[in-house]
Amino acid sequence: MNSPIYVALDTPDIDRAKAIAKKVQSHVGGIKLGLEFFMANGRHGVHAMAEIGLPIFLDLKLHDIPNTVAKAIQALRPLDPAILTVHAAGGRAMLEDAKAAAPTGTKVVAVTMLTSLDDSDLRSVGFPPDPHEQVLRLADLAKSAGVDGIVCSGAEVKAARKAWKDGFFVVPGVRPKAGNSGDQKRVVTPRAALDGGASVLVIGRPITQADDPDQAARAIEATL
Ligand SMILES: O=c1ccn([C@@H]2O[C@H](COP(=O)(O)O)[C@@H](O)[C@H]2O)c(=O)[nH]1
Repeated sequence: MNSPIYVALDTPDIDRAKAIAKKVQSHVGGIKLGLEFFMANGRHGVHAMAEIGLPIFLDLKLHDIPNTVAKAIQALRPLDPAILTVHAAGGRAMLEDAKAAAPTGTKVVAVTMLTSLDDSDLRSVGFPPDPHEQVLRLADLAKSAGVDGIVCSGAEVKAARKAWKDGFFVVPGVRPKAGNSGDQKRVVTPRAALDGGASVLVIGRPITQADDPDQAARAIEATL
């Protein structure tokens, strides 16, 4: 069975990204490239990473008016990513148009509430301070708009999966050990995220900043 781990290669340095990907490739199911990598290396960089042979998750978290997001996704079509993110808060029309613009094989997943936010952050931007409620509301919108799934934390994935049995659930904010969460606020272990119903676990720094990324990825995989 393929590993559910997508390693987040958050670096502008393409040689470093390639070196880590090659080290961990037998313990991960795919590579996640986000804004830092894409801003530095663009489409050429994505093509270069795809040569390693693992599925590519393009985590660009698109959030704009429907026409702009649809045109941006059309421009990304030649990259044919396995997974692509947009923000659920962009609204129903944006989600519908994003899905329609994506290649057939690309899973379009909607970010609900960033794992770096907690209830006080929600309150500060004017939302009711309940991450659970916020995630489930946006999951419902994403489902009805026809995208493939959502990004949420491991704290919400069980309830979201219950309401959307065949949804595709991406869970970042995953930490194998307590105490090193960095900027992540809604954190669970890889095992707990999978038990809750995650389809994919996004893991970055616990692997990429380890002295031995291969050993770190292997150790996480052994807990799954
Ligand atoms: O809610 C979200 C959505 C995306 N991310 C991304 O996942 C990785 C997590 O990296 P770590 O180093 O394991 O914290 C990163 O690329 C984020 O942009 C997220 O963390 N939360």
